[in-house]
Amino acid sequence: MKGKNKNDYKGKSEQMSEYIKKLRTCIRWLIEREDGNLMEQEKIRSMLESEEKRHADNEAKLKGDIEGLKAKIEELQGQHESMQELFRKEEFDKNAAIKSYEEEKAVRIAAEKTRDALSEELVKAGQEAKHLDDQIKVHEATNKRLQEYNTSLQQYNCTLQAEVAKNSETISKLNEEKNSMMGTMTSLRNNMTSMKTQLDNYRSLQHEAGKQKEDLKREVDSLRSDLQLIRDDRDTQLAQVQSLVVEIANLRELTGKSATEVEKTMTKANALEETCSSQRERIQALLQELAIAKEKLKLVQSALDGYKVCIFAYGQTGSGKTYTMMGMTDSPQQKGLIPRSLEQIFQTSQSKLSQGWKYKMQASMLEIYNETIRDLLSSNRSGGLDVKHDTNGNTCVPGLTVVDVCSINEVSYLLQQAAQSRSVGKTHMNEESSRSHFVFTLRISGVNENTDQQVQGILNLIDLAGSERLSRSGATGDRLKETQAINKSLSSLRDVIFAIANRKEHVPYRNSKLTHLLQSCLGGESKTLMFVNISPEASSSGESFCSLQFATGVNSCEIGIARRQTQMRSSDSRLSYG
Ligand SMILES: Nc1ncnc2c1ncn2[C@@H]1O[C@H](COP(=O)(O)OP(=O)(O)OP(=O)(O)O)[C@@H](O)[C@H]1O
Repeated sequence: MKGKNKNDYKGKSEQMSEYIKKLRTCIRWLIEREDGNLMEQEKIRSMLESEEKRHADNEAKLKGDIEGLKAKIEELQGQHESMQELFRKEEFDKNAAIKSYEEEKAVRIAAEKTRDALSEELVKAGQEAKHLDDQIKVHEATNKRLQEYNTSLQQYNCTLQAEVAKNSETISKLNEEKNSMMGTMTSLRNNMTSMKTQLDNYRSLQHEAGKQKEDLKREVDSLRSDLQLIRDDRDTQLAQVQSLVVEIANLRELTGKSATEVEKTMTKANALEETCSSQRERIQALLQELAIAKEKLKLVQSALDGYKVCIFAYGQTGSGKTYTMMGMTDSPQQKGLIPRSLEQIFQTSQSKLSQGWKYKMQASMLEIYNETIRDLLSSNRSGGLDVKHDTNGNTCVPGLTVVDVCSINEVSYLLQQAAQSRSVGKTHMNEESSRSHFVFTLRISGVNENTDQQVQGILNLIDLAGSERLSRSGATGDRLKETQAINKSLSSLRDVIFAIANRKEHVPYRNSKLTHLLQSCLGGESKTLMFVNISPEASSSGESFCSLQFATGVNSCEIGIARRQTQMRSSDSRLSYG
């Protein structure tokens, strides 16, 4: 307790009274509180008693309930066991049911899938059906419109047909007029083209003919001047002879002259006479040469007129047969007979266009080597070819390459090709000796558009292999075999020509491939010309003599009268080849 100071009792007493008052209040509250608690305790005790009583009642009741429950549990246990038995059964049934359910489920799932697919298809089919329905509707609409359009078109068509009927008459009239005008135009065009071609041909021919004429003129002039010189010479000599004859007569009259002088003069006169006669012979020979030169010009040309023409060069090896027939390919001045003949044939065929003649030419080239016919225009030259003759006397070599030719350039190219393929070899007599007979054939088919006349000519130009004596040729091995084959075929040619000349019943054409091939050209209906080449060397005089003997025999031969292969063109026939 606190006071204002240590001796403040009064304050301390007041504080103490205050505390006592408060304690008394607390004690009263505590007494009151204890009374309440006692009452509460009493109340709880009575409640407890009543509760105990209720509890005992409940316990008794529960005991009864427990007994009842025990009985019930037993009953339930019995039920439980039977239920368990039932449950097991049910479990078994359930498992079986589950299994069948699983199976059914799988089936159902599959069925559902099928159903789903079918449903999808159904949906699609439905959509398609719908689409088709739409299309059908569209088509129906289109069809309807088309039907309407068709009806209108039919109407329009009727109108048009009526108009067409009207117009067709007009058109046919116009067509007729047009056709006649086209015909006129075509013929005018053709005329113009052919006239232009003719003009060009005429120009070139005129130019060529001018040149040829100049050449021939020069040749004829030189021959004439030679002739004149020889004639003048002859006249002078004759005058001399005559004056000598007069002189001799005078001398004979004058006996004062000696006999020796007369003899001298006579010898002089005889020599002059001999010179005269040899010059006469020379004149004759020159005249013959001129005639032959003119004849040669015609011969080749005959093929265009439908004759079978055969020209060949015969002579010992190295004497110039190939040079005569082919010439030097690299020198235009030294062209051979074959290129020159063909140039002339093409030129003449062009010039005959104006007379209505149209020609078709086909060339073939072959060689006969060791009695085997080889195609010189084919790359495949293995195996020999055969000769065939038909009933009309036409010759053909099946399988031989035949080329249509229209110009000299085309033929020159083929000749070069053939020359490269030809069999050549080196002999003692010639560096590049032809070891085969070369046969160039030109088939000429002509038709005259104006007269319908048709001609078929053949020109055979042949470079024979060289004749030679085995002893001179120095041939051995393959060369020897070649030489024997060449000599055999040349002797067959001689036999055939002499058999024809002597009108023998049998002509041995089949003794060699050469004569068999040339059968129709060596026979009576063809024109045949032979060149004989001889070597100027004195050492070759023996061969030259044989060649000239053969030439003399051939020259005296008359194999027959040449016949022209001509006929009228039938309306539907085409050209045939000889
Ligand atoms: N008149 C000529 N002028 C110039 N050269 C010529 C003449 N004649 C022939 N020759 C030449 O002589 C050679 C032999 O001629 P070519 O080959 O024509 O004889 P060939 O008779 O055909 O011989 P083979 O029968 O052996 O084939 C060649 O080189 C040829 O150019």
